[in-house]
Amino acid sequence: MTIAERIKAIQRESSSDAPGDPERFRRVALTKTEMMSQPDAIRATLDANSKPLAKIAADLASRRIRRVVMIGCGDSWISGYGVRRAMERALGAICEPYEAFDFDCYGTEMCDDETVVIGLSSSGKTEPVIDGMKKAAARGAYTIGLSNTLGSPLMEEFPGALHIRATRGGWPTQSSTASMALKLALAAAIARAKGDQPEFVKELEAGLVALPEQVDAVAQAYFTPAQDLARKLARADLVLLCGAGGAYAPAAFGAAKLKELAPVHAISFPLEEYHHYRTQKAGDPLFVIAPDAQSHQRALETTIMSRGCEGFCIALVPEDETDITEIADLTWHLPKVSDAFAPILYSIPLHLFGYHAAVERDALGLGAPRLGG
Ligand SMILES: N[C@@H]1[C@@H](O)[C@H](O)[C@@H](COP(=O)(O)O)O[C@@H]1O
Repeated sequence: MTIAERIKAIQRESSSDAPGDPERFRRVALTKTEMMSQPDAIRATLDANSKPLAKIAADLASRRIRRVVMIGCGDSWISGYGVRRAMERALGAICEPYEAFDFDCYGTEMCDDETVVIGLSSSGKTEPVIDGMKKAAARGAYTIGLSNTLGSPLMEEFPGALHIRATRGGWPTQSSTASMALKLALAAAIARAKGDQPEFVKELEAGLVALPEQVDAVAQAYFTPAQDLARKLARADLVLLCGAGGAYAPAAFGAAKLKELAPVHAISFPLEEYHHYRTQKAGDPLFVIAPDAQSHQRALETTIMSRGCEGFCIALVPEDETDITEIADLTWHLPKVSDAFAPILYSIPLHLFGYHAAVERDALGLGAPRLGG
């Protein structure tokens, strides 16, 4: 295909950013169904994987693990940030989320038989994920594929295969949260087989049992608040989102949903980075995701800065938080959960906001923002 032909093909894509585009709204509607049934997808995924998890845990029980790499593209990459710390705590190994193309091009040389590579792709056929996994396997790494799609290369070509019982007819919601839950279950299964971190393993296992109900409660509680906020911010062309550690994952998922569904510009970044540029301009909405004690003070300072530059700050914090609550323009309080589960739970209201932003912009006849009006 020539470059001119490729540009024409892009412009003919079935889903477009044009106001009211029916194909985009078909996917918006599917996203709504999928985002509201995340508890079922998480439950089904965990229920269906006890055997394959046991097989992988047995394969790895007596193998030294020095490094775990979690690769993927888009949400499938971002999900790694949400579970990194729990994986490190469970396995006592360095764990890094690695964008799959970067890993394939630059990251495989350091792989060896003490490396575990976890590749995630909903479709199961995203090429950089498959290619990176193959290169890592050739260097002796143990490779595990996670996918929604049975029979896909990711499920067939590697020693570990875990089937995510989630759909992705719309844009990714349940495929990401179910896969994060599955990665936590994987960390627990491997640590249990090795006899490592018994207390933390128990915490993860109990947390996974409680998770679907907690996700459901948050989805029900925030459906209308997310709609109200989306109505208020329907004309915003740019949304900023930040969070530290695992909370970077909800920030990045939130940005992805706004870009995919709404469709507006959205930028996510680690919390601290807000302070290293003149990030927020007057009127810019900023989501600050601050579920834990470690990032609380910096999140508070970020909220104060947002006030100072006349931005509009929406804070996502635990239910008993008061300092940020007092200063933020709007606060969403979420149930208290351990650090391992907060990245999943805090993603839910941001999925909802992305969905409602699409609907509310459409009600105003708006599609993507266009330079010059
Ligand atoms: N627009 C989609 C993203 O929403 C998705 O997260 C990514 C990864 O897809 P997969 O998980 O199938 O590899 O691919 C596309 O770019």
